[in-house]
Amino acid sequence: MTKPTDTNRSGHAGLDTLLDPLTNKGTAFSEEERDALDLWGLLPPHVETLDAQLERAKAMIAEVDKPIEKYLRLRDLQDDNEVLFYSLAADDLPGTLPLIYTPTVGEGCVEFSRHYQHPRGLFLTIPEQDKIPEILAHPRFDDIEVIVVSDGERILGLGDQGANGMGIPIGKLSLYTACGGIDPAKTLPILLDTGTDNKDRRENPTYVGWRHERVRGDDYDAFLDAFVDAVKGRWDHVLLQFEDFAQANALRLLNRYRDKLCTFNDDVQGTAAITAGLLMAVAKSAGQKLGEQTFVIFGAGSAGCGIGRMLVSLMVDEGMDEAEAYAKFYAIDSSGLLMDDGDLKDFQKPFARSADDLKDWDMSAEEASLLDVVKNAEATVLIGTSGQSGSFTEDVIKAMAQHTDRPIVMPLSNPTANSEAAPQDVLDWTDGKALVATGSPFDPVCWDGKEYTVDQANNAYIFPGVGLGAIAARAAKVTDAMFVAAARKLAEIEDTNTDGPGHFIPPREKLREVAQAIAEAVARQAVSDGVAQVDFADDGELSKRIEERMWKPHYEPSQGGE
Ligand SMILES: NC(=O)C1=CN([C@@H]2O[C@H](COP(=O)(O)OP(=O)(O)OC[C@H]3O[C@@H](n4cnc5c(N)ncnc54)[C@H](OP(=O)(O)O)[C@@H]3O)[C@@H](O)[C@H]2O)C=CC1
Ligand SMILES: CC(=O)C(=O)O
Ligand SMILES: [Mg+2]
Repeated sequence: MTKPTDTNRSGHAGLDTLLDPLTNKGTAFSEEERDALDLWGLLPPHVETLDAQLERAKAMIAEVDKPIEKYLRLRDLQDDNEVLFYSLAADDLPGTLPLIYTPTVGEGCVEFSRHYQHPRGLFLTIPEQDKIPEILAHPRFDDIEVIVVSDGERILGLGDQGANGMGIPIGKLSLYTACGGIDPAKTLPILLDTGTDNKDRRENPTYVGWRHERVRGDDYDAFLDAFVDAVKGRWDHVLLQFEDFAQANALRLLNRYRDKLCTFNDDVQGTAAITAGLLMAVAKSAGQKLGEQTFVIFGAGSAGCGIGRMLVSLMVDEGMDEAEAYAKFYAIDSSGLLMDDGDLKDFQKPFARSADDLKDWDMSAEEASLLDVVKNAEATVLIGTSGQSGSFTEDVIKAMAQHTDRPIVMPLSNPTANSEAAPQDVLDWTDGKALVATGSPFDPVCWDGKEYTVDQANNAYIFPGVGLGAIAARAAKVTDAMFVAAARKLAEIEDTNTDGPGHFIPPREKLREVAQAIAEAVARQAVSDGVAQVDFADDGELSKRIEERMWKPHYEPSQGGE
C-alpha cells in the first residue's frame, strides 16, 4: 500500500521498519538484521522462518470461529506484515478468499468504523478537495501502479456504507496481489468520502466518515474530476479501477473517464466478462452458440446491463444482427419488465421490449412477475444482479426446467445473504438439471449421492488479470475488446464438466494462473488495439514480462542485513 521511505519517521529506523507492514518481518528478522537495524530488545529473541510464522498465523486464524473474527485477524495481520498475510493467502486461496473478499468483506464494511484501527489507503473528502494533489504527491506513493477507488454508495448488495466502504478497495487490492501478483507496495486503496445517505451510519457515534448527506450533482462531479485529474497528473501510468459506485454514477463515470486514462469499472465490465466467459464455456461444451439462448436479467442495473451489452457484442461476433441479439433479452428492474414506453435509463433502453413482443402473453407488462417473464419468454438463462435475496423461487426455477433440459441459473448478487437462490435448492427444484454459478462462494452441493463444487461467477476471475495485463502493456486506456479477450481466455482455460451443477471455470485454487493467462490475452489485445505504450518483441516476451512482474510473498534482505 505504501512505499517505505528513507525518512526516519520515529527517530529510530529499526522501529520504522517494524511498524511498516511492507518491511516488517517480525520474528523473522535475522540476528544480522537485528544488529544492522538496531532491533535488539524490540523483538522477542527467537528467530523464526517465514514457514514457522505461517504455521502460527494459520493457528491464530483457526482458533476463532466466526468469519468476521477471522477477517479482523487477517486484516490485523495485513496491517502488521504483508508478506506473512500473502503467504497465508497463497497457502489456502479458496479458504482465505471468502474471508478477505465476499461474503465476509461485506460484514467487514458494515462493521468497519467499529473496528477501525490502522491507517491503510487514502480517505479523500469533499471538504478537503483542494488537498488531493498534495496528498497524492507524497514520495511513498511514487511507485503506485494500481488504485481501486470507491465512494461507498453501493457496497455489494448492502447499499450505502459511506466511508465504511473502504473495506472493498482494500479487499479488491488484496486479490490484485494474491491472484494478480501485483506487488502490494504498488497498490493504493482510495475511498472518496462524499458523505452518506445511510442515516444509521451517519448517526452512529463510532462512524469514522464525513457525517454529511451525500453530495450530488455538480459538486460531486467537480470532486470526481479533481480526483481523476490529480491521479492523471501524479503518475505517468496507473490503473484506476472504479468499484461499487451506485447505478446513477457507475456507467456515467466510466463513460466520462474511459478515454482519459487507464481505467475501468469492475462492476460493469469485470462482471460482464466473468459471466460471458462462463456462458461461452457452457455454449462451447454443448456445441451451441450464445445466440441460441434466451436471457432473463433480473436486476437491470450497472452489472446486469453490462453483462447484457457484452453478450450482445459476442452474439454480433457470432454473426447475429445487433437488434436480433438485443431481442434475446428480457430485463427486469424494481419497476418490472423494461418496456419501450417505460421510464427507462439510457443504458436500459436497448433492452426494452415492445407491447407487440408481449401480445400473446396473458398479462400486461406491469402485471408480469419474474415467473410470468420466465414462462412466457421461455428463458434458458436466468441472471440475478438484483441484490434481492431468494428472488429465484421454486416456481421460477421449475418453470425454466419445463422448457429447457439445461436451465442456466446465475444468482450473482453478493454477499451470500443477498444471493437470488442457493445452488442446492436450484438443483433440487430441477431434478439436478440446472447449471448453477453464484457470485459468492457456496458450500458444495449434493446430487444423486455425489458432491459437487459450485462455480463462483465473480469478477475476481477477471479484474486481477485485466489489471495486470493493462499495466504490463502500460495501456493508455482499457478497451472493451480487452474485456472480451479476458472473457474468451477464461472460456478457453478449463475443461468443462457438465455433471451436477456444472463446472465451467477453473476452481478458486487456480485464480493466480487464471489471472496470468488473462493478463497475457489482455496485454496482447492492448497491443492490437493500439493502446499499449510498450513494445513486446513477440508473444514469448510478452508472457515472460508478465510472469516476471508477478510478485510472490517472500522476505527481502533488510537494509544493512544479510
Ligand atoms: N458476481 C459478481 O461478480 C458481481 C455481483 N454484483 C452484484 O450485483 C448486485 C447489483 O449490483 P449493481 O448492478 O451494481 O447494482 P444496481 O443498483 O446498478 O442494480 C441493481 C438492479 O436490481 C434492480 N432491483 C432491485 N430490487 C429489485 C426487485 N425487487 N426486483 C427486480 N429488480 C430489482 C434495480 O432496479 P432499480 O434500479 O429500479 O432499483 C437495479 O436494476 C449486487 O448485489 C452486487 O453484489 C455486482 C458486480 C459483480
Ligand atoms: C463482486 C463485486 O464486485 C460486487 O458484488 O460488487
Ligand atoms: Mg463490486
